[in-house]
Amino acid sequence: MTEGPNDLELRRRQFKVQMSTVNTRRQNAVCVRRACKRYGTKSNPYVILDGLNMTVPKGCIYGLLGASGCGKTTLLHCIVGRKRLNSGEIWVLGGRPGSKGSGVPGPRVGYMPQEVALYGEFTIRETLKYFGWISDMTTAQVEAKVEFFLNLLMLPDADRQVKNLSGGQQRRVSLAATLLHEPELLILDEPTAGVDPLIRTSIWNHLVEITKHGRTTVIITTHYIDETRQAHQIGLMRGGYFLAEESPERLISQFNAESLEDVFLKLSVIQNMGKRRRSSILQTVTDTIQVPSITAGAVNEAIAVDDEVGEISGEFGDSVSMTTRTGRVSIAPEPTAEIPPELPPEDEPERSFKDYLKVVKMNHMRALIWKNFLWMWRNIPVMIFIIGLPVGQAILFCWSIGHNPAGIRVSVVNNEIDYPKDMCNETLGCNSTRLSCVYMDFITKNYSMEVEYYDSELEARTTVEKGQSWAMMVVPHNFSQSLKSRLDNGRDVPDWDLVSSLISVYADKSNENIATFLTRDLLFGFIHFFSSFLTSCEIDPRIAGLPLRWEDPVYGYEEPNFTDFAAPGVVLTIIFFMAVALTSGAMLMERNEGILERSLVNGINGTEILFSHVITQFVVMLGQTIMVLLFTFVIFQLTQDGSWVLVFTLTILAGICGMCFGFVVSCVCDNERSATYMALGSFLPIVMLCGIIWPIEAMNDYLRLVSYVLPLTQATDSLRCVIARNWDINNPVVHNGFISLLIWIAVFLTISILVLKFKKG
Ligand SMILES: Nc1ncnc2c1ncn2[C@@H]1O[C@H](COP(=O)(O)OP(=O)(O)OP(=O)(O)O)[C@@H](O)[C@H]1O
Repeated sequence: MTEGPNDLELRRRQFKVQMSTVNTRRQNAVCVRRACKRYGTKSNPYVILDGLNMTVPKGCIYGLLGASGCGKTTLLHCIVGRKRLNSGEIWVLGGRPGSKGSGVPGPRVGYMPQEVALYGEFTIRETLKYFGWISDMTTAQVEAKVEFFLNLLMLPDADRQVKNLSGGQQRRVSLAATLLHEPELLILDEPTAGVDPLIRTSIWNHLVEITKHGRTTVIITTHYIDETRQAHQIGLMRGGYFLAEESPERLISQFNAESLEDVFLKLSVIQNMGKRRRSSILQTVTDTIQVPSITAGAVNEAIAVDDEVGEISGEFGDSVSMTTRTGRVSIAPEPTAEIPPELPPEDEPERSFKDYLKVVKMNHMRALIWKNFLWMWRNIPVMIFIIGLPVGQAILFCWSIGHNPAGIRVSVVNNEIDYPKDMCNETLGCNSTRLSCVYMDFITKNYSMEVEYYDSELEARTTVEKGQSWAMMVVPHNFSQSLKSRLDNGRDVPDWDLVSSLISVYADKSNENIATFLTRDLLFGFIHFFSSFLTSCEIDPRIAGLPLRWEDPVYGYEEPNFTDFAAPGVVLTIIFFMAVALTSGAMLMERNEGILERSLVNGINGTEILFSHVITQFVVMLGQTIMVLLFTFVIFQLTQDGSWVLVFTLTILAGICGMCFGFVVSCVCDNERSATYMALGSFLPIVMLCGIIWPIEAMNDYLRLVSYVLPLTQATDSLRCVIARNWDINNPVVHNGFISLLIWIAVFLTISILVLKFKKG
């Protein structure tokens, strides 16, 4: 069924429209026009605010009512500038939230979020001090008010820690923190939830008192509808807009209701009258329950009616529309009057160059840094763990990585002896007849191998096959004699002696590292054994030596070890990732507990938060770096032949780089779980690709190009060159490490700031 133009005309006359002028928007404390907000995706939107209009005059208490989940908190978030509308306008205290010079966010607004959003480790006094400081109060001003709020909100001793208070007490501390600096606009999201009736009354009395002179405006949400009788105006929200926006007394009288709950119920019933004919709705509205919008303008356009054919929706503000199956039809009086005149640009105060430099305010920085250090002080076990953890990791590294394996078992079948009747005991001498026993003795004593004798090859091989031994060695019958024949006969040595002087080795090479050590030790073991044998025969051992002489190394030591190779990368990785974890953890904790949001509404900006974390975590990182370097290079004495200043500076820079990456993680991720995935997900690629455990020279060519630009590649190389070669900062390899870290710090900071700026929500 469609509606004729006469019906529309009639409705236009019946509905009174509040025109929004520039003045109304600027003069009211809060003015919301045609606000639309949806969550979800474009294809599957979840509409929360659906063209909502709201007018909060200055100096009033405005009760924002509505069922749970109707969008009250979302609306408040948009008002304080923490969420953006998809369309529509919001004016708060004469400006748009977030615009320069609007004062919102800032100390002109006091916001009490729904969650407690306080630091549990702080006392009530410290909590008030922090929120007072960030709202430009002095310590004396805060102190002067502490007692007042303790009495007003019936709070216990000011030196009690917040975490030891009951849920209701914590909410009251949160309220005190909001009221403390006497902002012009108070936005309180369920301040009376879980609070007993006596204190509720006290809170309401205080709100009435502070609004009496018209300087303070309060927007309050509550689930106790009837407590808003003391409000000057209430907005009943449902389905994304207001069903009514009026003073409680008028609503009660005009709906002839017992209570505000009754009014809400009746309005909801009207909104839900889907089965009723629209022609009878106006009748109902005007006759049965005498809705005053038509008679006295109380409910105004706050009517929304569904029927089989369509829906009429009306609300406060500029437009009233009716949606039929054929579309949404405007029933506002004048089509031109629906569109508010374009607003002139906001009166922006002139900003000097100096103002642009003032990205941080000193009182904010003082409060934030004090708060961060206080948190650390109150969490000493956590801090010990945070500093102790990297030290533990460094110790584990020094103990476990890079050392020569000991006790590599080798099964030997020695045909020079009649095992087991005859044991392999022989002393080194030119006339030894069982030189193989001397050799075995040599590798056991000097190379920490464990030699086990067997009388059959089958038995010995089985031990290798079963993984009980890493190799089987078979010594021929007359090994010693043939070996001597090689010496004595030189180029005329018979073929037989060449074959009989060979020890066969059947190794398990499934483990590359063990196989390499086995090969190296058997080889060097033999060279050393044989030169000792030659010496005992008074023959110059150089005759049988390799024609290579290893002079003093230019850099490094005669026997380099893997620990020295890996240490620079491991130290940087430990410091880098500890900083990532610490920073992202701290930022996410603040954000998810609502504290960050609260501070931001109070006027703290992202740069200040970033800087305050940089400063406090720098101190932690300093402790971590000193301890890790101390344990690695002083206590465990890994090679450190370079400048301590360079080593320290580079490690600290890696930590700052990790901190900035932590900022990116906390900006990009919404919760700890995704942050953990992101941090862990980046850990292994960095360890694998930055040349920490294997030289990048061995890498795939394309991958090597990627590796070069990663944050720790150049830094690791640089640190390695400082530590092992004592190169100074003038060397390109060394300063490239510093430059690369500085570039990454800038990149991560820029990403953080851009994500903070453009992330929707
Ligand atoms: N970030 C978000 N993403 C998706 N949906 C959200 C998000 N935030 C809120 N919502 C949804 O929007 C709806 C309105 O939430 P909101 O918190 O504004 O309601 P509310 O009226 O304040 O409820 P309550 O009185 O219970 O606090 C809820 O259904 C909620 O699940």
